[in-house]
Formats: sequence, C-alpha cells, structure tokens
Amino acid sequence: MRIDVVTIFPGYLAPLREALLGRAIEAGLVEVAVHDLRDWTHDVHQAVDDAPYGGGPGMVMKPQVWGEALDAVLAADERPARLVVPTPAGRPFRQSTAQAWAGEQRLVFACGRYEGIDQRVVDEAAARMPVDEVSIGDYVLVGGEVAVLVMVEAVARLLPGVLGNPVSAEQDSFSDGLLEGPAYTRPLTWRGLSVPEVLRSGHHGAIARWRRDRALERTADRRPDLLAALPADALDAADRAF
Ligand SMILES: N#Cc1c(-c2ccc3ccn(Cc4ccc(CN5CCCC5)cc4)c3c2)n[nH]c1N
Repeated sequence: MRIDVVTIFPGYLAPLREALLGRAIEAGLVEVAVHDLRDWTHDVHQAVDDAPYGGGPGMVMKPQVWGEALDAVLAADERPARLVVPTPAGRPFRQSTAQAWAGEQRLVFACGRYEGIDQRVVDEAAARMPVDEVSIGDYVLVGGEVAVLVMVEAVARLLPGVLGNPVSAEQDSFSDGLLEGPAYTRPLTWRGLSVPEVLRSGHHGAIARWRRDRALERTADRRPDLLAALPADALDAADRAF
C-alpha cells in the first residue's frame, strides 16, 4: 500500500516514521510520502486560504492549490487511490473503515486546516476516484493531521507483516463487537493486587469464558451502544446467562 499525505504542516506527520510503522516502512510493507501543500502555491505569500463566501468565522482553504497538489500527487503513482478527507462533519471512522481501507492499493489523505477545504475539491475529486469525508470522533481538532495519524496507524497495523503477532489484529477490540477485557502480566502480586486465579489455572476453557465475561461486563458498562448493536446470534446462551 502507498499512503500519501498532503498538509501545510509536514512535521506533524513525523511520528509515522517512528516505531512499528517506521519499521514497516523500512521493510517496504507500506510506502508513506508526505507533501507540503505550499509547494503548489505560486504567490510570494504562499497563500493557501481565503475568506469564506457568505461570511462566517475563519478562513477556507483555496481550491486551486488543493487541485494542483492532488493532481500532482495522484499522477506520481499509477495505482488507483482512495482520497480521504478528515473533517468534523465526516462519517465516523471505525475499525470497519480501517479494515475496508486496508484492502486499498493507495490512500491519499488531504489534511485541512482553518475551517476546512473548499467543498469543490472533494466534489471534483469524487468524479474521478472514491472519496471519504471522515471524522475520528465527536470533538473538535484544529486540523486534519492528528486524525490522519490515527487513521494511518489503524489501517497500517492491519496490513500483512506489520504486526508481529497478526492474531491480535483479529482479536481486536470491536472485531467481535465487544471491548476487550483486562490484561495482566508478571508479577503475580503488585502493590497488594493479585492476578485473577483463573488466568493461572491453565484451564483454557475457563480462561476463555472468564475473558468473554469480562468483555461483556466492560462493554455493558462503558459502551452499551455496542452491545445493543450486536447481531442477534452474536451472543450464545452462556453470554446471555452472564
Ligand atoms: N477527523 C477529524 C476531526 C476534526 C478536523 C479535521 C480536519 C480539519 C480541518 C480543519 N479543522 C478545524 C475545524 C474545526 C471546526 C470546524 C467547524 N466549524 C467551526 C465553527 C463553525 C464550524 C471546522 C474545521 C479540522 C478539524 N475535528 N474533529 C475531528 N474529529
């Protein structure tokens, strides 16, 4: 997979080159290119924004600059691309979104700032490629870069070879519709707190049941919406008895 990110703050994307994802890039499991939007300005001030038509707070990012930038970035590789535009007004980004995008050959992320990008940039792009306007959550950020860091990590960890232990991607939170339960490691007792006995029993059936019960308990407590959204056959008799 090739990932391109266009932004006026390329430095914000430096964390992509760290740790697990950085190693995946070095191993050639994923390609990441970050582009400075201002490279496609032609004026001395390198203007990327202007006042909104109709008035209102703040500034809007100019379509011309974005159009030239996306044309150039898309032309740099023949693989078909999906354009992703983070926005507070976007559809929710979920694990299912990351799973769907993990099958793409190429993702191009457009990081807006100010009050966002002129809508015509999205509309014009949508005439020639799939475009997703997405939001990572119901809170307001200052720009799209942090959202791109979140989404790139969520997608990249699903790519073959990126995670050392691929099973964990399948046993993710949300992959079975539930939050994962508590995890423990050595020491056996820490500050007077001990690891639940069942986890040391070696009884795999009992351990699986305990973990499922803790996941159901935590999901019911913290995300009852996820429980309500489970398909009818997702809970077996033992689950329902819990
Ligand atoms: N993903 C994601 C995001 C973002 C996000 C993503 C991309 C950009 C580009 C610019 N901004 C700043 C901004 C902030 C608020 C508004 C709404 N206006 C404010 C007053 C009238 C309406 C418009 C833009 C962005 C914010 N925020 N929260 C998320 N989950």
